[in-house]
Amino acid sequence: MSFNELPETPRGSESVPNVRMEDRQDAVSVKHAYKSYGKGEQVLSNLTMTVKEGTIYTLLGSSGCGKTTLLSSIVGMTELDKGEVEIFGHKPGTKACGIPGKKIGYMPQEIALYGEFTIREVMSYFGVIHGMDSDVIEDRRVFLTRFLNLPKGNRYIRNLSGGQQRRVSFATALLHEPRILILDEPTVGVDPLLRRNIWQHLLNLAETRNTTVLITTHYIEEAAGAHRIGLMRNGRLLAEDSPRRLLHNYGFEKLEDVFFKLCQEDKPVNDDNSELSPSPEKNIQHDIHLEDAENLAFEVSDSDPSSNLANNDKNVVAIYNERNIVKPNNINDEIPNGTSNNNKMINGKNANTKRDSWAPFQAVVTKHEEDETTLRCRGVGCYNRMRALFMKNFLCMWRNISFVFFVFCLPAIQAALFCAAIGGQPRSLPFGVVNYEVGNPIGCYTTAGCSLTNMSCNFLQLIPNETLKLHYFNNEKMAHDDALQGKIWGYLLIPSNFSESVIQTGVNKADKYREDSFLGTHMKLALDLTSQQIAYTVQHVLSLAFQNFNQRLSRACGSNDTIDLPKSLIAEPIYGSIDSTFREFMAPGIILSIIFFMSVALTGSAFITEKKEGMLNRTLISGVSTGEIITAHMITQYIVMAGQTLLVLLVMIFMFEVEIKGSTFLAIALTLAQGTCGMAYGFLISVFCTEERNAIQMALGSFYPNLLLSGVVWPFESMPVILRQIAMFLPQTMACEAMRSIFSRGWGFMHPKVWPGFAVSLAWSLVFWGGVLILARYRKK
Ligand SMILES: Nc1ncnc2c1ncn2[C@@H]1O[C@H](COP(=O)(O)OP(=O)(O)OP(=O)(O)O)[C@@H](O)[C@H]1O
Repeated sequence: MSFNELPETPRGSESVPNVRMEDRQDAVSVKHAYKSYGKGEQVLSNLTMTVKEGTIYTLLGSSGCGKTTLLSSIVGMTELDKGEVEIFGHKPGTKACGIPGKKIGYMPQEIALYGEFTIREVMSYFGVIHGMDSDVIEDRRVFLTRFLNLPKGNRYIRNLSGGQQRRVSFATALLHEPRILILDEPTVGVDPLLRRNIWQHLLNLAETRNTTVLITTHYIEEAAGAHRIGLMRNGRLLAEDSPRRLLHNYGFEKLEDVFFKLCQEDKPVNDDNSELSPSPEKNIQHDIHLEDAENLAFEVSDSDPSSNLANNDKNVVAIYNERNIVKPNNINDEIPNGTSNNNKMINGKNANTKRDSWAPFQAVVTKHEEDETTLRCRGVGCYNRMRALFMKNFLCMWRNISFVFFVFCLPAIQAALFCAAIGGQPRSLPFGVVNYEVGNPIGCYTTAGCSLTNMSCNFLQLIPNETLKLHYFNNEKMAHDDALQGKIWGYLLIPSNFSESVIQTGVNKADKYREDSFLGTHMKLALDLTSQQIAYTVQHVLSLAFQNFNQRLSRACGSNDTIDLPKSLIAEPIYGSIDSTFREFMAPGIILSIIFFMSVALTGSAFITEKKEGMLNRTLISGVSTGEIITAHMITQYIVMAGQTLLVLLVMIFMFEVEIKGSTFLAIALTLAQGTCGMAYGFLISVFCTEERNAIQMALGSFYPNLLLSGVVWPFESMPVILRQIAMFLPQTMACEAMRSIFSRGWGFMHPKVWPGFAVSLAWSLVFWGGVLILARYRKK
């Protein structure tokens, strides 16, 4: 049996007494609303509508006609280009309105529930936001579970069927018994029996609790259950009236035919010249009676054994009755004019019986009436909302504990990989030696003491073979050929007069720094310079070996004067050590980069997912402020970041022997400052992008320029001057230099190379936040 086929017999004593519409307060009032997205066509066009308190208003229209946009502007999530919206006489978002907040129950089109939560946890989350006590939340959950035939409370949302998820979403909107319910297609995917049940329940709420319901649907037949219908097309209202009057005015038996006719004529109700219906103001003046809707709404009697709805309703009533709680005296305050004292009968039962059943939630309702503003974080309300947000963040992490573990460890793993792969000393490099002094390398013996012959053997023996694997050649040509074939990285040619030249250079001090003859010994070093790092390593190793050789020789011969070249050649380092590796240069920047981009990724992905799944809007409409959401996220993120930073530092210090010469506390503070900057950038990305893939592209797109230009992997000073001037002001350049100064030079906060790192992090955070505010404002429009 369809909704239109339901009997239209008046209910007699069961019917609601006539209540004039104009006696009711305007719950929702939209006046001359215009809306378009970007440069697209008008989504709302001079739309005017009014929803009276304690009534059900159904917006009926084809897909894409603007229903969701209208609801979104009513709940304050979308800004109109032109026109006004008022709820209970106030603009949404103002203190006086109380919306977003507890007054409203919003069910968006998407499921908008956390998949990793159980039903009980979802209800608890929204219940705590609305300031409900845990036993009241549980009571409500039990009731809604039975009424909406929900699965058990410990079932995870992600494991429910689509229909079950929608019912949980609907139950969530009903949970705190709001004054106004805004439901975007709540009955999609819901079976016909439950659909009727839902409509019956909405009627009960309107009648017994004066709840206002604004509902959108594609199902024309179910709209007949409303007190008033707005027929919408192309962003305009074609007609707005009670179902009965619409049918009567157009002389049809089905609303479908009325809608069809209106679409054919397509003259909007708001057009001044419209002949179809009076102006909206006039429309509102119609004497609409609840009776109209009653007569068209489902009329199921207990005596109709064929009716499933009757059985369903029995269930509902049974649940109501089962509660068996005495109605508090002030409940009548909640009942609309003309209905409060009426002993209205529904399905042969006294309507007050139903009303009584809601009594335990009177406490909740009373709180609603107090409804302090939710726009600022103040008092108990703020405490509750923050508690709910932390509970949600904690649960999200707990449910993904393996992922969280991964997130904690990932920066440390990345840092370890960086240190293991980059910046270390190249090892086991094949390297040639042509020793003309000795000829056959087998005849090369090392000699102890102050021996002044065949000194090349003593020198070669000091070359560390873990770095250079020496290959001996009989002549230069053979070594050169192997180098050409890439078998060796180069070769060292030791002249036949090596020992003499060492003595000579040592005696003749004027000649001692002739580097073109390799430390004055007339050795020749030929290198494959295609790898600068390896070439540098070979030179460095040979230089150190020769230095070592000279020192030993000096000591053995008891003279510092004659053979003392290396001492003055490589002076004591000012900062760093003589065997510093490139890793020490890179480590500080790498730590900052990893924490920065982890922060970007975690923040961006968290908010885009919440936004995409509709949870963010739902939470905001429940009255949680953006500031509270951001604060809760930031605190959670700081905990994660602190763990990540500690692990990274432990890995760097204990596994790779990176030394922090300055204050470890300052290093951690700078890392957190960079993480904060990354968080702000993540927020900006989440506002800018609607899809995760775009966010990933944006994050990756900025990762490499940042890594390359910030002096993380290569000295900033090597860049062209113009690029350097640009790169200087990137978020990580100065921070990287500051971190390096803390690590390797031990400088404090007040050093002119350190504090700018903090200042730039702060400045960029503010820039990103500014971007977030501007973009969020633009997006709302
Ligand atoms: N954020 C947006 N940016 C651009 N266009 C949008 C946006 N949101 C909605 N639209 C467009 O506005 C029009 C109305 O969309 P809306 O979601 O309000 O329709 P609807 O009546 O609720 O449709 P449905 O019944 O299918 O949900 C559509 O053409 C849609 O593509």
